[in-house]
Amino acid sequence: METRGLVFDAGGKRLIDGVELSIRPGRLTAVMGANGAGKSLLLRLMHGLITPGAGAVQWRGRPLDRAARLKQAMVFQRPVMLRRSVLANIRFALAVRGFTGAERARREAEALERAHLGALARSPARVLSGGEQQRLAVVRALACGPELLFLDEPTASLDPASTHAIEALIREARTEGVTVVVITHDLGQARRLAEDVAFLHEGRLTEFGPAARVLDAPRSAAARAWIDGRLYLEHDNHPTTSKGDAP
Ligand SMILES: Nc1ncnc2c1ncn2[C@@H]1O[C@H](COP(=O)(O)OP(=O)(O)OP(=O)(O)O)[C@@H](O)[C@H]1O
Repeated sequence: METRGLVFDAGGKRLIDGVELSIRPGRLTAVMGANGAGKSLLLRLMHGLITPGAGAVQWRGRPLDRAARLKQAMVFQRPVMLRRSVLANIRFALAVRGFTGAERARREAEALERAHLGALARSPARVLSGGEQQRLAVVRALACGPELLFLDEPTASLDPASTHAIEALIREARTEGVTVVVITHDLGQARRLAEDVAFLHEGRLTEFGPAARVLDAPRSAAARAWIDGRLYLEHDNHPTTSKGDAP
């Protein structure tokens, strides 16, 4: 996935400013940056949900047409569920991509098993918990066999166990050769999952490279400041009592 000189303006502001990014096939890339940096917009541009004012998106050296988009999938922070059963949600996604008969049934069964949702297959998707809905959203996306999977803060509102389950599904996808691009604010998650990290600041790509290098030795001042702030926050959430601290 390549973006060349990507620009997106809205409300009289330049929100994405000349982003040049090469997502390497088969890799897992985390997109990071402060609130409002433009991460969601960039993902939407890369998936063709919105049209850039200038620049282009290419996948495997070709423009992003409908056929290319059908080989991609996107999962949003708040899963989009049809008002139908768990199984019907998976079935619909498969039908849109032309899967029928025994092949569709095989993929449905596999998706339900992967998400540990077999017992809830006939339940309305909208009554599932947040964690269950997100598992469903991820396996529904994977059932279609995408080459490229976009995830926009997939674990932002989930507890540790649900986060772990989603990360396991993402890792599985990665092992199967799916190229993954995930927005996350969670440094721990980026360290656990990402091979590459792209850092956005005010609509500009200020940093892109191997995760360990970007997270441990960021070159841009913006990434350094953000990561330092995050570390401080993480430390704050797990305070250690030092000698002499009065209760
Ligand atoms: N259609 C639009 N019109 C005007 N402004 C927009 C539009 N879409 C997004 N924005 C603005 O663009 C900026 C980037 O938004 P975006 O959602 O991409 O940020 P983000 O990095 O994903 O933030 P967060 O971490 O909070 O989700 C924000 O300031 C947002 O208010």
